[in-house]
Amino acid sequence: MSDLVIDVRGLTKRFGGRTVVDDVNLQVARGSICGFLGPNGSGKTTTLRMICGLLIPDAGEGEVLGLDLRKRRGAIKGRVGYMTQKFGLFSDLTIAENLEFFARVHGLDRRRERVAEALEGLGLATRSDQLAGKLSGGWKQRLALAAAVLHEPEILLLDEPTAGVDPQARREFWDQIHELAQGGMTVLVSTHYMDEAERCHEIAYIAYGRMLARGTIGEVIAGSGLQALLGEGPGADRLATRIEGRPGVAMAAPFGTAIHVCGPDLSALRAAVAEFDGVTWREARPSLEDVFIHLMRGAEDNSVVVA
Ligand SMILES: Nc1ncnc2c1ncn2[C@@H]1O[C@H](COP(=O)(O)OP(=O)(O)OP(=O)(O)O)[C@@H](O)[C@H]1O
Repeated sequence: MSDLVIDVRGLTKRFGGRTVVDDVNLQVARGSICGFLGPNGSGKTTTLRMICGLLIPDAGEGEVLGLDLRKRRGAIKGRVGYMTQKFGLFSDLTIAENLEFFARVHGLDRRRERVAEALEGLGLATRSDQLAGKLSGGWKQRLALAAAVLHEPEILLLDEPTAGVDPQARREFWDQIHELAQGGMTVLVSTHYMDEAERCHEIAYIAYGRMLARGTIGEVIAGSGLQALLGEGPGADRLATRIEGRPGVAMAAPFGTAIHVCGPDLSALRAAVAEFDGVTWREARPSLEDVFIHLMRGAEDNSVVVA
């Protein structure tokens, strides 16, 4: 088998007259953590559901763990873990009881050992008797992660797993994801958080159903062709509305007391800000957020229904 555990080409899904995933290609190598980013409604969940065999693509083909995406959906499901956005836990069962329940529902062997391993591996052992309903958001996510990996999947699909979770808990959750990946698990994780994108080995950016960028953070930023200037000085953060829309400026946004101005050509950017000489301007690296907003603005809206 090739080292690509996810290799899908031309994936397309339509709901009604609308194409919500449009000709998406995605390749992910074993043990890699791939961040899946894009605005709300851009097709991330739908893509994840096609990859794990829950939805049948209207077009496209591919292999997941070397298995044909269309013909071997049952086999794929058994080897993939999927943590949905609204995972269901039983609030009146303890952590351990929840995991035992999942193990039974999935007909797993070695149930007691698997639950003990999951509790230990994900740092839940000391809390195993706590009721799931009493856990904080971060611990609930960790329990959901434990449930998703109980059957020792080779691929883990996580759909916005840390939405609404505080930074410390998010960091710990990501440490766990890295540990799983170091153990050979391949992770595809959707997120809206830029700091989480930066913890991925590589990222994929989708907007309006189309894959717009793919690669490491450095590759995606370089591939955008964006240049940036950072302006610092009195009132710099109040200049955005005056600078945005000038020739050569794709966007201008305040960052704390500074301003970030981006566009495809550095000399045009310098010309656009030249009159504001009370501000010190220096070349900066565009942020991932700059790049995503730029890509999204350049993409075509697919919310129009084609009859
Ligand atoms: N079963 C369905 N029937 C009809 N439309 C659907 C269905 N599932 C998803 N959609 C629509 O498809 C589009 C893509 O949805 P999807 O959930 O894949 O996006 P997403 O990128 O995961 O969004 P978010 O970041 O908000 O979770 C949305 O407009 C959604 O309303």
